Amino acid sequence: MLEVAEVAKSFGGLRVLTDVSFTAPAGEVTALIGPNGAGKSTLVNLISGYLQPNAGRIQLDGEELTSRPAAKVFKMGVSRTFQVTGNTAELNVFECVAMAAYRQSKDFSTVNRIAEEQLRAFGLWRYRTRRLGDIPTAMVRVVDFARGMASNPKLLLLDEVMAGLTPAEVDVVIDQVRACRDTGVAIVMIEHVLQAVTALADSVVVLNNGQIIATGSMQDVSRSEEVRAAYLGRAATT
Ligand SMILES: Nc1ncnc2c1ncn2[C@@H]1O[C@H](COP(=O)(O)OP(=O)(O)OP(=O)(O)O)[C@@H](O)[C@H]1O
Repeated sequence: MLEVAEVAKSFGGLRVLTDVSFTAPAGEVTALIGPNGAGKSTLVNLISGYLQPNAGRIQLDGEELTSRPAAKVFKMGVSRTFQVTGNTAELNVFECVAMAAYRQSKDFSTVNRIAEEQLRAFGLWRYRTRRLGDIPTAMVRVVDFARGMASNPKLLLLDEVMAGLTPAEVDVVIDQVRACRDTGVAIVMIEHVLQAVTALADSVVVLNNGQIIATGSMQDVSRSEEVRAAYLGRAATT
């Protein structure tokens, strides 16, 4: 279980997060939602060690993640999806997942075994020789999951993985997120696509102006006037 307690972050004089506390249990999806600039990415960067908080604590299964460097946080079981584009577009699907597995083991046959297991689990085995640059975006997102899971994480952080997908593709990726969750991993997901949040979130944390304004089920938070005014009303009309 991830525990975030009273976390604050400022950039110079700009206060981006204030007194943020929530938990994300193993085997559940916790969605982080809120308007642009609310502080969601900053929070994920703090959890994954890419930024350090000014105050507060972050723990995973009782172990302190606070202020540890990203490489150490990764070793402690925190994995995040990557935008698999740019340089990696030339790699094939197998190489991409094997690269992530290599962070779990340096033994060649173990790396190949882990990569094969993940590719089969995600229905990607027959695409293993395809270049990432040549497969549809939805498939690239599934490769992202296979990569994220190849390091056998306790916590998987997903940053807007549904962005730019068609509703049918969103359904495919929703199934993959469920498959990850069902392995017992804790998932924290920043997501603007409400179709995905509604389908997946066991609990929702709503951020606005760097503060949590509501937590609960999607049904609970959608009833909050403050949430509707800050985010959902606007999201529903755009
Ligand atoms: N490195 C930084 N230096 C200064 N300000 C920053 C930095 N990173 C983020 N901010 C500011 O912090 C605030 C929160 O940004 P953040 O990206 O965390 O929001 P967000 O909720 O993820 O937004 P979005 O949905 O648009 O991704 C914004 O005002 C942003 O300009």
